[in-house]
Amino acid sequence: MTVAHPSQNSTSSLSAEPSHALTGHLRVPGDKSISHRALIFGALTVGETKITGLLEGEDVLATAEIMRRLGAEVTRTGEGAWSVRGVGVGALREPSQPLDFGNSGTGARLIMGLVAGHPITATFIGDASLSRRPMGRVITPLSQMGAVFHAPEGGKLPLTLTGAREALPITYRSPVASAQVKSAVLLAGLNARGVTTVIEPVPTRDHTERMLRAFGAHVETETLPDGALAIHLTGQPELHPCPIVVPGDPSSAAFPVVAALIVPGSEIVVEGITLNPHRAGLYTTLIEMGGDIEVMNQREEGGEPVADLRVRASQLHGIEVPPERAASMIDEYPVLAIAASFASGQTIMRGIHELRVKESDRIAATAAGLRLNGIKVHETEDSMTVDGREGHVDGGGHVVTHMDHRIAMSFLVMGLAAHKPVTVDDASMIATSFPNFIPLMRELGAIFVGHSQ
Ligand SMILES: O=C(O)C1=C[C@@H](OP(=O)(O)O)[C@@H](O)[C@H](O)C1
Ligand SMILES: C=C(OP(=O)(O)O)C(=O)O
Repeated sequence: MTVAHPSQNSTSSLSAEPSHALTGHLRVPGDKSISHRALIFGALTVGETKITGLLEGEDVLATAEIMRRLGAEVTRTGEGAWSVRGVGVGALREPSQPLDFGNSGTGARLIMGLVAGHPITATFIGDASLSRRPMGRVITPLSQMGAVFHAPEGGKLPLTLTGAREALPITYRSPVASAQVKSAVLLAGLNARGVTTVIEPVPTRDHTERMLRAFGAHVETETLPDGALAIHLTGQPELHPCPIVVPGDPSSAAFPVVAALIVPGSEIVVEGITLNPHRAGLYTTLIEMGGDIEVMNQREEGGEPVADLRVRASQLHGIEVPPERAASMIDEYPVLAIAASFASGQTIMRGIHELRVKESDRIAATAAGLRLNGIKVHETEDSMTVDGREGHVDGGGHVVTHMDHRIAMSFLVMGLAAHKPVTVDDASMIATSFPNFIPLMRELGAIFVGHSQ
């Protein structure tokens, strides 16, 4: 069964046209990963958590609504300003209706962990894209902790989950490098008596660990002899409200940054993005490719390293991106492929098989879009090689986005610097993560032409 979702009904195609130099200062919306977690962890405290800079995109708004249905009081008090009055660990309410996660893998998997640690039953639904994504990766460890899943479509949504009456603390070595899996197990472990341990083969984004500590939980990390990272969480903590300042999202900033690198004459400043080392891989890569990116005003805000970036148009050159960097830039490969198309020489991206199970199969969707715009690309199960055209990309393609916001934004960025406009079939999904992408880019000088359907 696939559940219809409102955003599926209002697709709109959009073209990006060759644009003059992009200039100006901008702030991108709050980080999506931190925004989801602020709402979820706030709901597990007794008292009021105040959040500023929350991303008001569809994915995070779905999480806000779901936390309300699970018993928290979640209120918007101003632009990006939210208040969460929680119920405390162990006291979530059973929802009366299915929980609709829309397009959001993060929301669905983290809240599965949360529900798995509570003696309540909830049904999880999502849009057509989310209903195709694998949930087995969280079902396996959460079942070991005592949760019971009814997933008629073999580990996909829609599914119904009954949480454990007394969750068991486990030690789980995750077979995939996934912050969502790690976070789901730790969230279930919050209501288990004893220490829950997740062992990651490769370190992934650590917002859950950082934020749980800030809320008062005891979380320790340890590097094991084989180089894997073990995260130990002591269950049943009393979490205290904690003010959260959400920094700018480096995954969203990636789009104006790549646009400024490839549109000749551009110079922009992106302010206040987190450069958490587990998120900054794209920026390291673009600098290695010869991108003129100046990291300015490095500081710490809300427990995260934050900086401003000055970006000037640059002639990039292709490089080989090492597989061990993949986790730190996992959502940025589609837009890296756009940068690579304008570079000289080949860019080789390895160790990226996880891209095949995102909102779309991002290797296939990116490769198809590149070919439609005159770029030679070679894909394997877990790699992609792009032949750069040294600033001369044909464009003119009509790209299928497969309900994937990052594919839509990546190809719109391509169109700003290609010889002919690039059209995406559906720009509506951009609202899931970067609702003001179009107006912000227009302020810098980007030209977009809409075609409503
Ligand atoms: O934990 C998170 O907030 C996220 C983890 C990543 O997913 P995986 O854990 O599946 O790699 C990433 O792709 C997603 O956009 C956000
Ligand atoms: C993969 C992404 O998100 P999610 O897994 O939350 O749907 C993304 O935003 O690129």
